[in-house]
Order: sequence, then structure tokens, then C-alpha cells
Amino acid sequence: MTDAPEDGFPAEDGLQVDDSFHVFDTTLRDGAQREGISLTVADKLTIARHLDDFGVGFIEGGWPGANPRDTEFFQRAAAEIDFRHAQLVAFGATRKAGVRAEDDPQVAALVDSGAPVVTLVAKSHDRHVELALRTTLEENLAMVRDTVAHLRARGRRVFVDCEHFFDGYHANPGYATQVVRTAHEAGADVVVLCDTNGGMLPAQVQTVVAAVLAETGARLGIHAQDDTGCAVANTLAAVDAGATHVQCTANGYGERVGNSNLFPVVAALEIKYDRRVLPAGKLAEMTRISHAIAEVVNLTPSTHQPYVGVSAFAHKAGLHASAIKVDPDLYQHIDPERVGNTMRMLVSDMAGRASIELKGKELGIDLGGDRALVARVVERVKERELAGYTYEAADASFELLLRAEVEGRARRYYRVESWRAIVEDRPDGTHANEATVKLWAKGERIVATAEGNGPVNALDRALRVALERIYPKLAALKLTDYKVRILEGSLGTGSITRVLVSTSDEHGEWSTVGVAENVIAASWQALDDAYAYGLRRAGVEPQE
Ligand SMILES: CC(=O)SCCNC(=O)CCNC(=O)[C@H](O)C(C)(C)COP(=O)(O)OP(=O)(O)OC[C@H]1O[C@@H](n2cnc3c(N)ncnc32)[C@H](O)[C@@H]1OP(=O)(O)O
Ligand SMILES: CC(=O)C(=O)O
Repeated sequence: MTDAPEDGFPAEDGLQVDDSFHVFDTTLRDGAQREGISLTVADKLTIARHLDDFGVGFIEGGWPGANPRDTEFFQRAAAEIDFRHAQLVAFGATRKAGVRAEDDPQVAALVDSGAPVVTLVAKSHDRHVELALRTTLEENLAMVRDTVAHLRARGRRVFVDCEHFFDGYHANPGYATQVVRTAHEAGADVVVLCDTNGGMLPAQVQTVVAAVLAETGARLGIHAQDDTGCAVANTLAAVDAGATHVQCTANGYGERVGNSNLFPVVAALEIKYDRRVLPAGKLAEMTRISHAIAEVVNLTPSTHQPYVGVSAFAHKAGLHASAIKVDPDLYQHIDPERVGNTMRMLVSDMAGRASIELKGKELGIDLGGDRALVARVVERVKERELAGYTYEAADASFELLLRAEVEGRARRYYRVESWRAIVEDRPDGTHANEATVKLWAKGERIVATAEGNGPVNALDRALRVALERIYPKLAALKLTDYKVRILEGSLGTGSITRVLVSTSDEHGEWSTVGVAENVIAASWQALDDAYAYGLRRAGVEPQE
């Protein structure tokens, strides 16, 4: 064993040495049981690297022998990943009823996986033993005892997941506790109490964990599914009652609605409980790791996830902003930098003066304490939002509005004389889309026509044909997203259309908004802002 530094973790080259508390990740096993997730071996290897980099103590990689992918994962992980913090864990079940552990191919696959740690799922609810396993309560205890002993004799560290433990304890506390005692006495290092159906609430979990700990003296862990929306709270309640091993998944992925989310659990342990469970400096990488794993599983990261979501420290209400201006702690439970996230100000019709001042600061625009100017911007935002604009989703349109107020006029790169878009419907069912723009730039009147795969695309092309000679940097701007929403009319008006456009250049992406009764007119406004913003940020001067 290497000398443990103050945080209980070794230097770069060793495994976690602080064994007193386990952060056990099961993204690759329980997380993969989520509907919509389908991981390749390469995906699993990439996620394992991220988790090891983050510093979890254990990575449950899957069920070797259950499918060729998981079997291959264990072979390749051992050969290809130089784990710096985590130990690899193979998951499987206790031996079959009536079969010796040494004769059970499923148990052999766990040994063959080469993983130094094995988690065995065991029945602890009497009804499950009788109905699902179709065996006796005594045989189930023997299955637990034999399988743990078999794996211990082969040098494996063993954790036992007691499936349906809390429901089982409620139905038959004596039997559920006997399963824990049997696993412990057979040599399991940790006995994990599982809320498999996810129906528990924190107070129930806390009471049961405390009682089982007092009765058995076994080292206990917690595995909480999220069916009541309490998985994280249940995990922490178990820790409060003395559990020292938490099973979680990245971003809460898991069977049905999911599992206990690794990130808020780890953040709570580190920040709220002041317990070092990650290597030094790793908590600040949490947001990046969460998003990187979401990328691999091909799910959009949840914007509202605690700690790591992009909205986790985004402030919208004017009253909040006015207090944050004095001290961000007044409306934030932690400094977002501790988890690698950032504070953002949102501008909307709920903004007040302080929101605009803080947003200006975030954008690097000096408002010079000009109260009248700030009040004008607040009023303008409220008027425009009433008309259907949304600035919290269109950062670039807001910045153009703010700069126009500060500079006394909007900086425009061309003057529009007119535009039109035509959709031609043909008898064979096909369409042709054509647009013409007439505008003035650099003292010149320019008329350009283009076709496109839709009327907005045709307008975009015509605008580029007209302007690219004068503003060559337009060529680097790409439209990356286009969203349309029909808004209900108010005060007797008809319905109106809001268009949000995302545009990117080689340095990043921005969003702009347009609102009009007509979808093409709304799109034109959003495009107009998108190019004005893109040229401005590229340092191009208007040639009007
Ligand atoms: C709570 C959890 O999430 S545990 C994790 C569950 N994960 C998975 O099930 C994913 C991987 N599973 C699989 O690929 C397959 O189910 C396999 C390979 C494990 C088994 O497949 P099959 O042999 O075709 O069996 P099947 O899935 O129909 O049934 C499971 C068998 O395991 C038995 N079993 C269930 N739990 C246990 C247990 N704790 N110990 C021993 N046997 C068990 C069942 O009684 C059933 O036995 P039977 O075949 O004699 O009826
Ligand atoms: C083991 C497991 O995934 C459960 O009981 O939910």
C-alpha cells in the first residue's frame, strides 16, 4: 500500500487506498438498463475512462457471460485501461438453486472476467425466493453462502446486492436480516441494501439501515432506484444511518426512471458532509465529466440537473439578480466553480435593472452606471417579450439590443429595400423555393436571387449571394438549428410565430430570435440578427 496523502488517495500511480467509504458507479451495468441507452464496447471503455478520471472507487462494468459485449468489455478493459483510481467490478447472480457454485457457468464467467471485485445479486425478500427463484428460503441462504465463499476462495473481493431488501424487510424482517448476516459471515466485504422497486422514502431507508447495522454489524451499502424521485435523498439517508458504500450512476441513468445520481451524491458528500470521497481537484471537473458521459450515451444533458446542468446556476428573477449583484451567495447554495459550472444571468420580462447590469458585465459591456440607459433596456425587453420575443433563449439578439442602446443606434451591415420568397407547387407534388433580396451595402444597390430546399433556406442563400463579396467572412457562418413556435395571440390579435435560429462560426455558437405573424418574416428577422452578430464578433466594420 502506498502512503496515503491527506485526502486519502494515492499519488497518480496507485489505486484508491482510503477504503473507509466507497463511491461505487454502476453506469455501465444499471445505467445501461435505461430505455434508450445501447452501449457498444467502445462506448463502455470510454465511459470507464471518464469515471476513473473522475475518481470513483469502483466501476461495475456489466454482467460477464450474460452477453458477448459485456464479456468482451472485461477482457478489453483489463488490457486497454490503466485504471488510476477505480477497481473494475463484475456483476452476476448467486448460483442457481440445486447447482454447486463450481458447476454454475454463470459463476464461472464472473471468475473468468478477471475482475478483482464481484457484486452478487441475491434475493432477500421471501416472496421473491418463492415466486421468482421457485426454491426454499434455506436453499436461497445456501446459494448466497456458497457463491460468496466460492468467489472469496478464488481471491475475489465480494459485495452482495440484496435485491428488494426494503420491501423484503417490511414483509419479513427476520429473513431479510438473515440474508445480510449470511452474506457477511460468508465473507462479503459489503452487503448492499437495494431499493429495487424504488418505492422507499428517506425516513424509511434511514430507519431500516440503522436497524440492520445494529443487528448484523455488517458493512452496509445502499443502492436506490429513483421511482419516488428520492434516490439521491435515500442514498444520503442511508449514509446518515451508517452506510459507507453508495451505488450510483452518472446522470442518474438506470432501469425505469433511473438510479441514484452520482453527481449530486458525490457533491453532497464532499461539500455538505465535508467528506473527501474524490481525489483532490476532481470535484471541479464534475460538470465536464457529466456532459462527456451524456455525449457518449447519446442523450442530451439535462439542463436542469442539480450542480451540473447549464441552468443549475442561471438566474432569471430580477430580485435574485439585485441581491446577487451584492453577493452571489445570497441566491446560490455553493460557488458553481466548485463543481466546474458557471453562474449565468438570464434576461427576460422578469428582469430588473440588476439583471441587465450583471448581464452587461458578463458580456463585457460597460453600462457605466447609467441608470436611465439600464431602465430603457429593461423596458424594451419587457415590451418585446410581451410581443413574443424571448431573450433568455436568444443571447445574441439581446446583446445586439443592448449594444444598440449603449451606442445610440443599431450597427447594421446593409439596408434592406425588400425581400420576397416564393414557393412553387408543381403538379407532380414537388416544390421549388426561390427568394430574392434587394439591399444596399457599400453604397451599392444589390439584387440577388437564389433557390433553396425551403423558402427560408432560399432567403439565406440569396442574402449570402448578395453580401459575400462585400463581407467574405459571412462564408464562415453556418446555420446550425432552426426552431419555430406558434404563440397564441393576446388582446384580440391573431396568433404569431416565433423563430429561433442558432448560428456558429469556428469559435462558437449563438442564438437569435424573430417574431412576426408570418413564419418567413420571423425567420428573416432572426437571420438578420444572426449575421449582424456574426460579423460584429468577427471584427468586421459595416460598409453601408
Ligand atoms: C435488479 C437488477 O437490476 S439485477 C440486474 C438484472 N440484469 C439483467 O437481467 C441483465 C442481464 N440479464 C440477462 O442477460 C439474462 O437475464 C441472463 C443471461 C442473466 C439470464 O438469462 P436466462 O438464463 O435466459 O434466464 P431469464 O432471464 O429468463 O431468468 C433469470 C433466471 O435467473 C434466476 N435468478 C434471478 N435472480 C437470481 C439470483 N439472485 N440468484 C440466482 N438466480 C437468480 C431466475 O430465477 C431465472 O431462473 P430460471 O431460468 O431457472 O427461471
Ligand atoms: C441490484 C439492483 O440493481 C437493484 O436491486 O435494483
